[in-house]
Amino acid sequence: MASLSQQMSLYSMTRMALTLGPGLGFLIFLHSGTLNMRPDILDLDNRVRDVPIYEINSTYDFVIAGGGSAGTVLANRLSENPFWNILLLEAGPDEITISDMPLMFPTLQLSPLDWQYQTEPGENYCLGFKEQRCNWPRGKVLGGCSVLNAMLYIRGNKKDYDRWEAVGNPGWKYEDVLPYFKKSEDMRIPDLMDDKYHGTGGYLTVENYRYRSSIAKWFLKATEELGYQIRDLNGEHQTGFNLPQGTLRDGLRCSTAKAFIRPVSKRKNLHVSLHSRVEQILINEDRKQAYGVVFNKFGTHNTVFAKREVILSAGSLVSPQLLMLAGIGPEEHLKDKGIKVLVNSAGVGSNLQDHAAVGGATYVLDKPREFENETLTFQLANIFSTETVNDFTQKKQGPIYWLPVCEVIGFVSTKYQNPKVDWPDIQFFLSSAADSSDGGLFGRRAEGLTDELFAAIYENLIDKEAFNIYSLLLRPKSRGRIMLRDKDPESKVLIYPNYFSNKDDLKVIIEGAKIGHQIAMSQVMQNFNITFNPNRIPACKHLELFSDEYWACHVKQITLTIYHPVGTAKMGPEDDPSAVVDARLKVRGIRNLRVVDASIFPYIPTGNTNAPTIMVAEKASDMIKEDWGVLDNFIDSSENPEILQKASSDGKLRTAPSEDFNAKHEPKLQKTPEMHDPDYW
Ligand SMILES: Cc1cc2nc3c(=O)[nH]c(=O)nc-3n(C[C@H](O)[C@H](O)[C@H](O)COP(=O)(O)OP(=O)(O)OC[C@H]3O[C@@H](n4cnc5c(N)ncnc54)[C@H](O)[C@@H]3O)c2cc1C
Repeated sequence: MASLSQQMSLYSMTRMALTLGPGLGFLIFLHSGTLNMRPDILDLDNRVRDVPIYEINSTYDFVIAGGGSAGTVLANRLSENPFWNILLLEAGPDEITISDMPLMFPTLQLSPLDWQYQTEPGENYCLGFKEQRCNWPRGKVLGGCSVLNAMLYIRGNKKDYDRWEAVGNPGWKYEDVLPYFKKSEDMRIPDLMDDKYHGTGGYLTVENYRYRSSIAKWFLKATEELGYQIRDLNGEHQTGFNLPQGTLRDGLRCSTAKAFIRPVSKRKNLHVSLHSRVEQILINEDRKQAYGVVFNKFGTHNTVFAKREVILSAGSLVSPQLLMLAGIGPEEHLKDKGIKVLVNSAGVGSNLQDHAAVGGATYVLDKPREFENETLTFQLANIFSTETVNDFTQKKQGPIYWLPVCEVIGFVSTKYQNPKVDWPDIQFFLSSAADSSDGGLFGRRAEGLTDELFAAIYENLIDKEAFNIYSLLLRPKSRGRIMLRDKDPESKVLIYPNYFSNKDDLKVIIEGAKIGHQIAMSQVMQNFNITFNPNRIPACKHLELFSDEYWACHVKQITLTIYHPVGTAKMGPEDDPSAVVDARLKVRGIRNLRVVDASIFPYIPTGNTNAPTIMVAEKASDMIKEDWGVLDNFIDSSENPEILQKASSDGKLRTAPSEDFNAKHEPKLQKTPEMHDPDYW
């Protein structure tokens, strides 16, 4: 006879299988409706053209590996110079229509647009997940994680960047990076358009989410009841709460592919090659100089040369992997994998930091009559409807523009952080959904929660209104590491996040969970007769509910990544042996090679990481122009045929137009080389 928990789990799986049919049906209906009725989403005139192999030149000025949040910005900014030609190599395809829709954000995980990484098991995290591994989604698509992310636009704290500079990175203090945040930005929230902390007219549009539940206003009232202020969290002060700002355009996702590549997709000096996975960085071992890459497109291995630089923008997991495969990394580890060491760079792959959160802090509503007709929480069965599809496709409104997972966002200081300093140590997502809200179809699957645990704590809440409070640790002291599995570039790296290996991290996040609980149980929220999920996590059942020990057990069981791995090729001064790149993002020990993406962060910022990554790429673009002596405001060559004409007689912009210009700006290694002879380079 099966135990009760086994029976529950079997029931839960059967129910999920039965719900999947209507769920998939809805997605197909939504997709086909969008194809027919929303040409603005298809945007066929501006989509990037995937350059076929036979049109790819053998040499470019810059070859960028990875077209994610950072790579797309670089491709845009570097190709502003009509005298340079740029190749952007992206392993994934272009964006799809579904990815434009905020509500669909969880459905992209474990899809073909996701690399589908998993962490190695550990003692302190993800214990309630399948094989005790946390799922780590990463975008495999033009725009990278900016296509999979929750679109939250948060820059971090002033002190984060002041600290970056203080540890030996000149030019990275807040005052220096603020102009680059503003440069990208096209702030469209009316009250903030003239604000000194915001920019308008940039490529990246920022808006509030177009649809929200009415619970958002109650959440805000609850935080005010606790004494927090409602304010712009990207402005003068960070502590407080607000409705989230999102990288959104007309209510839809504004990925970096949409923002930075589509407007310049016609530039002749920018080639974008999709489905192109970089496998190897080519390095002249004597000169210690990068000169190209090998990439795989549809099974063919292609070599392409970089006259000036190879730039790695493949994200925090693959940029360090490519470095290690090229012999740049910790000596012992490389030798162990049979890789010849070119530069013993101890920091490659280490210093891994991420934002971990308390998952599964679920509260159930017992809605009084007066709220009967209000949508307070997300419930898949109510939302996945014909009306929703029609609203979206015909009226450009409705729940498809919704991000239930973060109705309200906020930053607070626990007792471990001096609140006067305004450098919060906990972030909150106040969500109008719980894992039960979608019947386990998307959230549970994306997280990797075991069927047994899901059945035990959620199955009897499926038809109930419930919400989650996510408290996440902003500045972890724990450090993780990524390592090579083997020498094969197609192998995924091994990820050791080491969440909570430093006990202080656990203490802070426990305080965060307690503050989250206070918000949920505030007087204001009692309008809805809120109770904490009455079902207990089996592994924590023996502990006194809401004690420190309980929360510690809870967060170790349901540990959520907030998807912000950074720091695995950190920027730092010469006397720091763990610094992989210098403050100009040049790889130490190898010429003509930079890393420009979230790997270079020395410390994780106090907030989400997309905007900081875009800022890094904006700043890097200027540094690259400066280093090659061409920091000008170039005119977009696609709109200026005269410049194109002047720049190159064959229209390909391979060479600079005048001898003067050549003499001043061309790299040392230009002639007509036997390019396949590595000695030349
Ligand atoms: C599910 C999810 C939700 C998130 N939510 C938010 C949020 O709401 N707000 C926020 O600020 N941040 C969020 N983030 C984090 C943020 O999006 C990332 O920190 C940021 O996008 C990282 O940018 P990147 O350029 O370093 O890497 P990526 O954007 O990952 O770009 C790397 C690119 O390189 C490509 N690539 C990898 N290997 C190769 C190779 N060998 N050859 C060629 N190309 C390769 C990848 O396909 C990818 O396109 C989220 C992330 C995820 C995954």
